[in-house]
Amino acid sequence: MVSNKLVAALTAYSAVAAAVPVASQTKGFSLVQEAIPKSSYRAPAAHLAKALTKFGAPVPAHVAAAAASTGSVTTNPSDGDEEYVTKVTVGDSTLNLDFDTGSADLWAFSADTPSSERSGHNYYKPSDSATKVSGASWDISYGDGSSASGSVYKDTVTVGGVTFDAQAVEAASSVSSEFTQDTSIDGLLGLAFSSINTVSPTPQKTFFDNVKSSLDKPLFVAILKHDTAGSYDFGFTDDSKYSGDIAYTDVDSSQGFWSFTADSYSIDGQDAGSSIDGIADTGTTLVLLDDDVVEAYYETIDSAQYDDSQGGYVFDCDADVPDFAITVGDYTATIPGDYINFASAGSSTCYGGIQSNSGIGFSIFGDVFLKSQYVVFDASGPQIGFAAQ
Ligand SMILES: CNCc1ccc(Oc2cccnc2)o1
Repeated sequence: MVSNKLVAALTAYSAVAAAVPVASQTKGFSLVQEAIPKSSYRAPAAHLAKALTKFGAPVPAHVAAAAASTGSVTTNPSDGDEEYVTKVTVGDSTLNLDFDTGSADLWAFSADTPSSERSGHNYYKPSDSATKVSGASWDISYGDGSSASGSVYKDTVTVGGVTFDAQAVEAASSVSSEFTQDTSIDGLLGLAFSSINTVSPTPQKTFFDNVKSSLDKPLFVAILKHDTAGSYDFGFTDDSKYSGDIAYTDVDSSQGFWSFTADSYSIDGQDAGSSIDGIADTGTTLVLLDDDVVEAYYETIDSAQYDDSQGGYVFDCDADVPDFAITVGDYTATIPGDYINFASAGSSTCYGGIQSNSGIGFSIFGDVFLKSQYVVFDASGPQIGFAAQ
């Protein structure tokens, strides 16, 4: 049943985005119009769908489809929060991809991957409407030494209900042993800036770059969790998924990363008084910091030591592991000590979730940090926002 209020609302939504002043005794009036910035533009049907929903009327499927400019997809941690696995439809295949804000290639195991290297994996099969990108190739290496390479197709990709029908899909012809052995994932979906896409001779756009102008807002949110399902949300922020306010800070995308400056950091609540430049990287498991910060952190744990055989700092599993926090503006983003007691390293020894960045010149805020926060990756700016989950 359509109520009078609904009619009024529909009328209001159909008006141009400017108030029409009430006619007065004067001989005329002028109308000050303000262009709607493209980034805040919403599909007209979105306003209709919102009005119908607001007044309890059903939203016809064709209106809902035209209005759909947001999406949400579940992401699940692999054992021990090693990586986060998200289902994506790529061509005719449903693949488990690792969404990676630290790289910009969407690639997958494919029919071109030698069967000996792809056992235990789902793989990409180009759809009937797929086209091969003539003369294009890709070759990528990651911080953990893993790598992959191959050829390129354009195909339809759907993430959480958001579809792009000409997405560059990088089909692997070769993958390193780390990927062959990691049967939790069938490839990666890059969410860094397209400037670091590895396709040659013509770099390709990421999925987010391709869809961002059609989203209600040009942003996506990573809601990663410890040992339970989280989500990647596209085009909207959801205040039921975080507490307090979102603290935003500028992103320097000049190196292709979501790079930001944390104003300060604290160990066990003791402010160290210096800033940290780092990247938000959902594809990296741990938090990788400058050596002086790492040493200061593990000095607070009596049993902590650097173990060459483990390639990092370890400590007694029953140790009291302190929190590590960074500040962004007046917001303090805290990694609980429990998250830094990351994994067993044999007998009663455990491996730290904070390790050295090996002197690469910037820090990497990987999943150990990100899973403690609600993180908004906003292309307008660009900027990054943090809130407590
Ligand atoms: C676990 N190694 C295979 C693997 C899974 C995801 C990735 O990719 C990475 C690795 C490190 C940093 N960023 C992305 O490699």
